[in-house]
Amino acid sequence: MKPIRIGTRGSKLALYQAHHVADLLHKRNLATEIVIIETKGDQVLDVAISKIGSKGVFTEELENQLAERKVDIAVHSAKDLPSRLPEGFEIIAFTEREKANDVILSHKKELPDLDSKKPLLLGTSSTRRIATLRYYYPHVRTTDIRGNLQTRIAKMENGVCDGLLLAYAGVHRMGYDELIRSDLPLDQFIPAVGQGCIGVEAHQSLAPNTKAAIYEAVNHIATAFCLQAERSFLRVLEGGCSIPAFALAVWEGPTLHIKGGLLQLEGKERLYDSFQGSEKEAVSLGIQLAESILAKGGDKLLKEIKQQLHE
Ligand SMILES: NCc1[nH]cc(CCC(=O)O)c1CC(=O)O
Repeated sequence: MKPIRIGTRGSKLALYQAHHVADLLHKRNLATEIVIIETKGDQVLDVAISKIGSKGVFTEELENQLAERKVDIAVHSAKDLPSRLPEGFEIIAFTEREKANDVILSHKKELPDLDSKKPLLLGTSSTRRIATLRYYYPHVRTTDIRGNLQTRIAKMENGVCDGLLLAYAGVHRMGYDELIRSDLPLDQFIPAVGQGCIGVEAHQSLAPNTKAAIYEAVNHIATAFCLQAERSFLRVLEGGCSIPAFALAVWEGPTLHIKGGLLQLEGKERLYDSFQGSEKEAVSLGIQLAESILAKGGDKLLKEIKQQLHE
């Protein structure tokens, strides 16, 4: 077989993820070649993602290359993959999920606890994280911060904020564990759908035997059950990655648990529910969760959020 051409963005995190998938392929004696592709999300660094229109900013250009057969697969943070892929594309594998929680990062040794009520300014541009903070810790102020992890850390060190709110997975993959000041609890800061997991996307034109070989080498079945449930939740809400929706599924064979919900942008309201069933019901569990959230008032809330974000 010819080397599998892996399309990826050029950021350090994206390259780490592409190499991670390449390593899994190498373990099965599959050769790879990494192809760097620039996306709209990489070019527009000074505007909040929620304002450039979230859908596919990081994925569109990679998909063009997949469709033109310039690359065989594209590797993404599963979190950045829209819940509905364009016609002809599919996710053929999910890697084993890293710890899914959010963390607070700071260059300062002593940082006030979120519970302490002491003034604190955190950098984040995630609507979910901002709304979660407003809901549980309204005294904490936030400032919009963009760019890759290295850029954000430099901004923080220059005094833009006291700390950064980020996904553990990205921080760990980039080797910044020593800056972690706290692990945020998974019951309050329920992560974004897919957080901590890497997805492998392909176009339908990829040869079935290549696809099967990649699936065998890369797919982590327990994570894939969880992602099916979470992504079906998000599909019903029809939210891009800028919607403050959250969901986390955990598979404790034979039971699949999913919890999740939706926040009002200013944290005035938090809708939440949880369901469990077998992994065969993964998709329907996600749908049940979404329908419950919509019925609890999420329907109206979602319209309001989409209007405010111009989604
Ligand atoms: N939205 C950007 C993004 N996409 C994936 C990660 C980190 C890795 C992951 O969550 O899988 C991040 C940064 C962050 O949210 O802190």
